[in-house]
Amino acid sequence: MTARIIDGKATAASLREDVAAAVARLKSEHGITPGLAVVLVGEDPASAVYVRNKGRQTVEAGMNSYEHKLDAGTSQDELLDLVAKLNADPAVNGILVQLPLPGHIDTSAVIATIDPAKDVDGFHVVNAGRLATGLPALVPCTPVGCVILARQVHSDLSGMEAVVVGRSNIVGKPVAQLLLNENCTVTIAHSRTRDLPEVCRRADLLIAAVGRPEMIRGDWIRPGATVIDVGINRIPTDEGKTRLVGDVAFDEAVEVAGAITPVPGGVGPMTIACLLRSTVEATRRQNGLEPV
Ligand SMILES: Nc1nc(=O)c2c([nH]1)NC[C@@H]1CN(c3ccc(C(=O)N[C@@H](CCC(=O)O)C(=O)O)cc3)C=[N+]21
Ligand SMILES: [Mg+2]
Repeated sequence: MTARIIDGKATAASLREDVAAAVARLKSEHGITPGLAVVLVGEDPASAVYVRNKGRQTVEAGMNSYEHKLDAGTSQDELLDLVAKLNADPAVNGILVQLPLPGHIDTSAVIATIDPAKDVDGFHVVNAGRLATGLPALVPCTPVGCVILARQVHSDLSGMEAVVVGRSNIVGKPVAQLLLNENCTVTIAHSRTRDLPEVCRRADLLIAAVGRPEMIRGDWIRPGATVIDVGINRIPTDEGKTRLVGDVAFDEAVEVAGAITPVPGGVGPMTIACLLRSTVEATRRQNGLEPV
């Protein structure tokens, strides 16, 4: 038996259609066009690709996209000034500062400067705290995408044993919060976890968000488990090119799991679709409208 492949690309396309419909309604009923500002500091080629894709898909959904590309030497004060301007700009409903930032910039100071109401990444402590305490929040996009994909396999996650590998503020911790809200029993494992393979084998639902190429092997997976692979790792091939792989050794895992997300075509496209949805949500809230 090989696993069902969860099609993140198709799911994301359908989510983007819903977003486009919601944008069209905002325009026709309220005369509002949401705007998303994306700030990129430096030349990282992978980041540039994501930023381009975000901009294209933002426009395809009927929204305005504002791209700010700053050179790698931009000072922290210059970046904070730009964020303050975007906070004050009524045409900008969502602000995303692409991470990672160059080393001379204090990332948490930048995130703290973003207006929480425009923080479509959900990285501001106000949004993290709101998520953790069960208040309405802008929620990090990759975690939301993970839960949507898991729910394609299990319409109800209640009571499931979920193991999250990775404890970052942008994926591991928020996805654990979301799974808790879905009534999963949640374990957060990480690089210091004793006997990580054994802990992973407990999972009915395994979320791999470690950022290490193909670290999670086939024999770490409970037979029939659902595996959501958040990893986006570019590794060199024998032919001197690069290849995109996840945090899970897919060829092994697909023989053991019940369902698994591929890389590419899994969580990645969902991240952008959820970002567009968050931008609409933020716009509605800023204008005193009910959530869709
Ligand atoms: N403030 C901030 N928010 C982010 O959400 C954020 C960020 N910074 N920094 C970088 C990471 C990475 N990220 C991805 C988005 C889409 C794909 C994606 O669409 N991937 C495609 C293909 C990608 C390819 O071919 O290179 C796929 O997996 O099928 C991947 C990665 C968002 N990030
Ligand atoms: Mg770790």
